[in-house]
Amino acid sequence: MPPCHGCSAQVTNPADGSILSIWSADRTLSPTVLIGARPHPKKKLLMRRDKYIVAGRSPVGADMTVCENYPTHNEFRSDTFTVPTATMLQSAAVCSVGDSVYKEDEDTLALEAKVAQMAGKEAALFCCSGTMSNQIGLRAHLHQPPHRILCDYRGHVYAHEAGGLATLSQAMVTPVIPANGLYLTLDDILENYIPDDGDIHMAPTKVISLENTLHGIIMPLDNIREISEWCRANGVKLHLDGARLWNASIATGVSIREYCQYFDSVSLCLSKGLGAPVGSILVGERAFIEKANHFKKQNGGGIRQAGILTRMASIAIDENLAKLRIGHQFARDVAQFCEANGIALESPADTNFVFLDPKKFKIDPDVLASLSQKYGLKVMGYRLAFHFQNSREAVDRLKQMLKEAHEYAQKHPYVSKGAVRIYRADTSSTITNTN
Ligand SMILES: Cc1ncc(COP(=O)(O)O)c(C=O)c1O
Ligand SMILES: C[C@H](O)[C@H](N)C(=O)O
Repeated sequence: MPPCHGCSAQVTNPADGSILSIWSADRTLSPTVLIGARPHPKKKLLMRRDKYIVAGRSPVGADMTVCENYPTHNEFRSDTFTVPTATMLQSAAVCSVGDSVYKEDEDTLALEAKVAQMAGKEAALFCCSGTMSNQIGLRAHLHQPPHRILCDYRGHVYAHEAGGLATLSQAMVTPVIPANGLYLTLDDILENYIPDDGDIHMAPTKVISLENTLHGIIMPLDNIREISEWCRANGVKLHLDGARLWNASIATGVSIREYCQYFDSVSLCLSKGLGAPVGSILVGERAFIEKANHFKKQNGGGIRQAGILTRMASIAIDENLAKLRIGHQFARDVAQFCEANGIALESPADTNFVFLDPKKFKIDPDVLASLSQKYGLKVMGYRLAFHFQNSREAVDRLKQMLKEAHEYAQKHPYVSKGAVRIYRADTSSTITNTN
């Protein structure tokens, strides 16, 4: 265990409300709080229970909440790996416990009302994942096949939701490569849209699904507005996978409400950069949300005492929305470092991602994975994700690692032998939580 800095802090012990003065147990953290722990009569340190939840402020100033056995300061695989803060976990002791299938859970109803209001929509539905909120949302817009959904070829709804569009929606998909290499435009859509004109050879386009941000790229508001106006004039539904719309809003200053006004439905994730342990919210008109709730129940999403999760999610919005800037700053810093050192990027670092260009970086992903281990970092493929639980020290180590990887790649250029996958989930198992 690295030397302790001897920093201390005062926190409330959720077990009994007592004020604890505690010492750091890890050089990356100053205070630690053990949920459900009790002070040891003779030692300064708290009695360790079977489960650690460590919360505190790292020396670098970023708020961090780290499970002792699951550090996130060095976590760059995805913002889905963020862990709940102490205040979120403490809220579990005071949350509502109604059955949310019967709409009797106060914290769930409160979260849904809060996000519906933020989005300027009639209703909202708490879902246990972003995949569920996207898939039931898209299904609720559709009636009977033959029908088709148009989206970006990188879109999560198409590329990473286990083929849900084919099974739940029985939909054809038109995956479109944007001509500008960044985001879909109306021109891209017009070139690929299939009208419902009675031609029995075709499956007509009934829904267009956008994603903002996509690969961390922000879609400009005027581009969204132009697509929305066309959809409404042509009877096509418009859905937004807004898993990271929070990031776009924080980066641009455009409100969630202003973004959402252009869409018939929006899925907003709570479990990514915001740090909630579980959940997404689907927003839209009331009748649409009621239908989506039917598909939620059909697919096993009718969870009962959801208050434990929704209270945490509400705290995540209140406490962590502004902290998305920390991830954006880290990403910008690393992107600038890459550009200054000749490390090619695949796309602009508009928000919290840095996408290395696998074709130009020419680094063997297995070498990248082993270098990540050497530097005590959690990296998965060519995508680097940043969030408020990262530490400045780990980001600096990441830059050193990238510099070494680049020097290696220049001596030993790697050419991919197949489809390049930006996520290398297979390497995550080789990642150890060294420090
Ligand atoms: C853009 C995007 N949409 C949707 C999802 C799905 O969210 P979940 O992992 O909660 O199913 C993800 C991944 O987490 C995502 O990155
Ligand atoms: C791709 C994966 O499903 C997750 N959405 C992520 O961004 O890490």
